[in-house]
Amino acid sequence: MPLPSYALGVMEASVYAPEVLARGLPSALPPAQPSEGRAEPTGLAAQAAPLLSLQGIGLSFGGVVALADIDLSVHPGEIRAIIGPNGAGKSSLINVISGVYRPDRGHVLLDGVGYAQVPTQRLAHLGVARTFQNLALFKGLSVLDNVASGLAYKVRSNFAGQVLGIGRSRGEQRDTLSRADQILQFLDLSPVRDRLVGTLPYGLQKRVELARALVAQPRLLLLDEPMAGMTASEKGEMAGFVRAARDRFATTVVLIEHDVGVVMGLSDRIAVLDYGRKIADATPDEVRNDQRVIDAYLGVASDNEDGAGI
Ligand SMILES: Nc1ncnc2c1ncn2[C@@H]1O[C@H](COP(=O)(O)OP(=O)(O)OP(=O)(O)O)[C@@H](O)[C@H]1O
Repeated sequence: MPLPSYALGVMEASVYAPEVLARGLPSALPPAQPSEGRAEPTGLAAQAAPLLSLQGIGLSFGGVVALADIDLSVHPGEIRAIIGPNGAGKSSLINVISGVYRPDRGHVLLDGVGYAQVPTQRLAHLGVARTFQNLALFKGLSVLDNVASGLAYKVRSNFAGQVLGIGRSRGEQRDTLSRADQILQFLDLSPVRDRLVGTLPYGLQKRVELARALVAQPRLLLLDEPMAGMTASEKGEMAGFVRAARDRFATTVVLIEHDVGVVMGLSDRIAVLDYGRKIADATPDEVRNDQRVIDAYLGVASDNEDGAGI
């Protein structure tokens, strides 16, 4: 199947750090890390200015306060989880960070530059990519086309050039396919490259969504429940891929996830929400022993998919 017109093009070079451009995409999948061997952020990363800053974020729906006075700083290369019981405000927060919701109060800053509600295209140019809680893939298209569509917002060629396949567009098309193929290899998806996404098992579809978000080598990757609905071994694999992506591309990752056990093994730091407020923001070990967190989760351990609790 030819690549659809929306998927043609190349990425805007300005989005990428020079070292990533120089390094290019990997040619082979690095070994997935065990989910427990957490890599602490380096002293340098921990001291660097945050890539993402939330300052005093507030958001209400009618009379319902979804988020209240949330501050958050996520440093370059960090894997940051946001957890909390049902209705705590996790989805609202990721929607604020990804520009879907405009907060009633407060500021969102990426590299010190503020933004509020932004269209997806602008978000991509800022270097932010996300996955969705409920898969948002083109089920009737191949894995390759779905992943290539992750570059759709980076196109340089105009529509006519894409349709006619002329001039720079052809080069762009080759470049798009090449980048998509490399990310497929990185995530061990090459064997299903030409399969229609709708025919794949759910766990693999989640991985295709990760590939589509990663193909643009975002500075900030937002993952909305990346392991939801997966088996325990699929979750472990996914955690390994997320960490490998961070290690290879220096991508900063913010994820929300219900499986607290997986989150503890994967994250450098964890922010805990409860009733729209941040009640903890610390390392996994500190969070595990935080009385407020334990209290917030008491009686809701069964909400975690593996029932693991904290
Ligand atoms: N679009 C909306 N309209 C009205 N209320 C909303 C909307 N979205 C979220 N809320 C409310 O805001 C609060 C926070 O919801 P949110 O979905 O952000 O929590 P969550 O932690 O992601 O929950 P879950 O784990 O169940 O997905 C809840 O009380 C919810 O009912």
